[in-house]
Amino acid sequence: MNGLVRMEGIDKRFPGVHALKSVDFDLRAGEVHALMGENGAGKSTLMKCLSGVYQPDAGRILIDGQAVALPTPKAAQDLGIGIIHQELALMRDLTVAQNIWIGREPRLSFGRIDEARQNAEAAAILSRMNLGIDPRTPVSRLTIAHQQMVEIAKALSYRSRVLIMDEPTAALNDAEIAELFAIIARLRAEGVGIIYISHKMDEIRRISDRVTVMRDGAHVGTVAAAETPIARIIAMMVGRELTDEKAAIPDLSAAETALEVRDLSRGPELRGISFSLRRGEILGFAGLMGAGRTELARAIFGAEPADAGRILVHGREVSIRSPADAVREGIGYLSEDRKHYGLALGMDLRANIAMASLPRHADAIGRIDEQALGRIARDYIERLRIRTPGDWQEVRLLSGGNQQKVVIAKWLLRDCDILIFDEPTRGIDVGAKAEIYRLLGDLAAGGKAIIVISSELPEVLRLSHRIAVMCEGRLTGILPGGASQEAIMELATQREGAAA
Ligand SMILES: Nc1ncnc2c1ncn2[C@@H]1O[C@H](COP(=O)(O)OP(=O)(O)OP(=O)(O)O)[C@@H](O)[C@H]1O
Repeated sequence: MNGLVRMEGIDKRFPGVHALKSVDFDLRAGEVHALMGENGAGKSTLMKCLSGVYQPDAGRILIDGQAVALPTPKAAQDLGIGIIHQELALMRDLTVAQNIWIGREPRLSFGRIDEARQNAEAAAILSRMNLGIDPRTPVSRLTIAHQQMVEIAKALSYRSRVLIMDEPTAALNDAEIAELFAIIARLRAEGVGIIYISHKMDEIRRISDRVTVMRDGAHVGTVAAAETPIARIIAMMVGRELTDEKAAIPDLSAAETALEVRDLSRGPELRGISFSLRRGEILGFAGLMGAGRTELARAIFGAEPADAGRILVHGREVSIRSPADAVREGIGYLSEDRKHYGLALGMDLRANIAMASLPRHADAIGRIDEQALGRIARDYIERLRIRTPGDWQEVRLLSGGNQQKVVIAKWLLRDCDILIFDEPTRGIDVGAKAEIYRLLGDLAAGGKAIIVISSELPEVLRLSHRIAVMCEGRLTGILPGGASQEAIMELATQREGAAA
């Protein structure tokens, strides 16, 4: 393997933030190099320097041993550096081939686009990836996983030798992850160098050759993935040993029932769901992607109300036709799509965090206690380890994971008796995850009733007092908190008619 990319002494400052402190990084041809670190450690910023989005204040970048200038993303692209962002940027109404070649379409004489050639060249790249997608398919008809693969195809169409993937599996299910990993293995065998950013510890072993860890904008170390225990990588990331023990399951037999759902149904997505949730309880929802867990949460929250069934809050039947109804009944929902529902990106952290608790900090004539709000915001910045120069920073300038922590802080502060968290730790680093688990435990101990939907089984097992499992719109069973992964998987795949 030879040196494809070298970054030496890369330094970058933003107002109030020393984001990169003389960072070294190198990538070999034909390797998968994982880049890890807590939210805000500087991973994306380093990759933006490599892909021509940001200009480093100091340091140099070498490709094949030659120092290069990367003044623009185009310059990086021309040198074979491709980046697949977390937020996909495809044009939904165009076809796969049109998206791949957009802006540089092959032309016939008279300037007309040569659709046939465009499709054929796209097909060639897709088959190189062993992907059975017709290049004439509109992107809007593809799954998120396939859209992401089209982004990879697009990067390859620029003859990329370096591919940067920023949390590529965040929105994929297990089968899709396997498909993506197969593509990565093929590209690696062809000599493409891949930089892989992820917070999922289990993936790192499966996929990477080397791991570089960053902390607070500095390079902590680069180690061989196969030989380094996960616990060591975590310790390098967070700068301390993590103790993350499962809390004891409380006896809630005498606790009041906070939420009761009876025979809730909507079309094929939700079919006769019944369960109850007590005060002080954390009920985890497990299931495969598409099992109907988010649909259930949205029905309870009134975002997409059910067609049939009943919902009782503290024993009283309620009618929930909209999120406003749900909030009035004391039900909060932290959606899995936080970017779109959760934040005022142009406002500062203080406003974002405090917004939810504003009414409680107003006096009789509506005056807000600004100082109290500042204290609350700073308290949550500290507790959730939100990386920011201060509570005055605009939320859009925070790293992705830190933005998510802000949404979580906001919901933690809301005055709801019943809280539904949908994938609460997606994109969140291990240290903050442990902190969020602890906070959810504290909320439950304080009498809140909590539902947690998570695709990560270890997370469901770590958090839940009981575990509800869904499959194809039905609730296939409720297990005690200590259940085995096998028992959960059995219920998660128990299709109708196949039950014993
Ligand atoms: N344009 C900007 N202006 C001000 N600060 C910025 C800007 N871009 C990044 N930062 C800050 O630089 C630091 C590093 O952010 P970066 O996005 O690189 O982190 P990250 O390691 O990718 O985190 P995550 O895992 O959350 O994606 C953070 O403190 C972030 O708030």
